Order: sequence, then structure tokens, then C-alpha cells
Amino acid sequence: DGSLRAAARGTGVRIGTAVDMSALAADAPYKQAVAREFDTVTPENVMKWEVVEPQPGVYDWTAADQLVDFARKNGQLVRGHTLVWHSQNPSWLTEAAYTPDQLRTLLRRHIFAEVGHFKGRVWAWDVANEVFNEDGTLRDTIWLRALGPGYIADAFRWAHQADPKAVLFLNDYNNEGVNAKSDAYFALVKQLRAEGVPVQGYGMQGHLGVQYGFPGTVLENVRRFDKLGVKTAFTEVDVRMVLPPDAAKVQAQAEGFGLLLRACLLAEHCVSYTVWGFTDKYSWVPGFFDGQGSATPLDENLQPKPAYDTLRETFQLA
Ligand SMILES: OC[C@H]1CNC[C@@H](O)[C@@H]1O[C@@H]1O[C@H](CO)[C@@H](O[C@@H]2O[C@H](CO)[C@@H](O[C@@H]3O[C@H](CO)[C@@H](O)[C@H](O)[C@H]3O)[C@H](O)[C@H]2O)[C@H](O)[C@H]1O
Repeated sequence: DGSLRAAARGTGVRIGTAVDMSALAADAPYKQAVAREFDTVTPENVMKWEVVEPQPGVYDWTAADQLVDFARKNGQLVRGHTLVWHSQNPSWLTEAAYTPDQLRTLLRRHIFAEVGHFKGRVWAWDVANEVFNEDGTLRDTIWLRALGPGYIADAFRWAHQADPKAVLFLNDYNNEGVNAKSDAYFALVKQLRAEGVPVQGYGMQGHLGVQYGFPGTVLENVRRFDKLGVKTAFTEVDVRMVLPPDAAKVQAQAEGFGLLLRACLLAEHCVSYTVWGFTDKYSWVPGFFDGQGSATPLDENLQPKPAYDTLRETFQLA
């Protein structure tokens, strides 16, 4: 079969996609493509705190459980996304004046509740998402302000206690090449592992744009994390462009997708390559970047673009 899933088989790198649960429920060709093309899935939104705990102590795992069940039926692994983040937190958490101790208790309870609920059913977790700024300083978030930098180590320890088998990742964007942000992650991973904190993976989202050019030191960056003994993964790859698309942009887009996949295949411990949506029919890009889009490997009619062919050929050559 000519699918990405078949092309990735035996390469040691899993091929994944973010899944839009309302599309999975309502769009049969979309659902078939998720099962056919991918051996790994990530919930685009339904494992985020605002969705799973809409009221304090009131949990809603419905949509997340549906994805985990779908994955099990289709022989796919699940990447859980995401436990600690500065965005998409429930309003009861962000609008109330909790003390630092109360916030620490709430964060700990959240991690044990979510990781515990999916114990043995989630392969890897994005434990802490987007903790650094572009210049390598820690991002000013509700967690850093209340708990200090130690919240990151605590989150990993709690997640590991809740499910010792899950592979625990740090995850961020603009950290694919060697730069101030990836340097900060390199130092953090080194420090935390020296302290015995169970950080087991470094996730690079891979939200690229044709108009910006692509990072030139991706393989060098991934290989230095190889040396630290941590797994790596590309977790949210898309390559957007200023609309309308043209032949040059579409070709450059394919190169962007290929560049990251080649680095993953050439690295020692890069375990998965996930696209953040695989069809332009369901992509976050147009809603966030005015006048941009066409960021995924399949068009709105689920027809392959050169990017799709590049991904398949790159796997086949591995
Ligand atoms: O921003 C892209 C990546 C970057 N890395 C982390 C990763 O988690 C992030 O994913 C994006 O994260 C975004 C939020 O930060 C998500 O966007 C949210 O996606 C949610 C679910 O569709 C939207 O919520 C819906 O909004 C609708 C109207 O506004 C309401 O009617 C719905 O009830 C509500 O669920 C939010 O407005 C919208 O902001 C995108 O789908 C999702 O692709």
C-alpha cells in the first residue's frame, strides 16, 4: 500500500498526526485517512486542561477516550498533549487568586488525574510545553510566577510516578536548529537528568514557514540531544505559506517537511515525526496567521501535494 504508514514501517521512526476530534466524528474520509496513513496520533485539543477539567475536580475524558480507543482499534500509539502549559488552561484556574501552594496542589492533582486516567494507554506525554522564550530565558507564566523554575522538575517527577512507562517529553517551537532556545533546552535537559529528573524526550514542534527559510542546523541539534541519551521527536510539523500557493512555494514546502524528516531518520534516538494536521481542510494556520495557510501535506480534498510524496520517498529511502 502506498501510505505514509507503510513507508515508515521498519524505519524506526513513527509517523503521526494531530487529530481534530470533531472532524474524526463527522468526516468519514478524514477518519479513514487517519487510520490508513499514521501509526501514531496526538489529540489536537482534547487532552488540554481546559477540556479535561472544565470545573474544579470535574473531569471530562469523553473525547480523549474516544481517540485512545480509536488508536487502539487501529494499532496506533498515542502522544498525550499536554500537561503543563501557559495556554488553554481552564478559566476557573487562571481567573481565581490561588496561592502558590494551592496552585502546586492543583498542578500535582491534574497530572496524577490525567496521566493516571490514561496509564498504559498513552505512549508519550508532552509534560511541559513551551517553557522558554526565544532568547533562552524562562517564559513568564502562571507556573513560573507561582512556583519558580522548579515546577518543571516537579511535573516530570509526578508524571513518572503516575505512569512509569510513559516517555516524558519537553516540547517547544523554534527549537529545531541550534539557537538560544535549543541551547537553553540542552542545558536544562543536562541539568535535570544530572538531578535524576525523568526527562526522557526533547520535542521539536516544527511549525515552519516557507517565507522564513528553514533552520540549517537541525541534524547538529538533534544529534547533540542524542548524545545526552534522550529521545527526540518532531511533534507538530507543518510548513505554512503566504497565500495563494504557487509552484515555488509548494516545492519549498516539500523541502521543509523533508528536511526535518531526514534529520529524524539520520539521528540515533529520534522516535517519531508528527504532522500538526495532515489536510488543509482542518488546519489551525489560517485562523492564526492572516493570509497564510496551505500548510499540510494533503490539500482540502485530501489529495497529496509534493510534500506528501517527499515524506513517503524519504521514508522509503531510509
Ligand atoms: O498553536 C498551534 C500549536 C502550537 N503548539 C501547541 C499546540 O497545542 C498548538 O495547537 C493549537 O492550539 C490552539 C490554541 O492554542 C488551538 O486553537 C483552539 O482550538 C479550540 C478547539 O477548536 C478552539 O475552541 C473552540 O472555539 C470555538 C469558537 O471560538 C468554540 O465554539 C468551541 O466551543 C471551542 O472548543 C479555540 O478557540 C482555539 O483557539 C488549535 O486548534 C491547535 O492546533
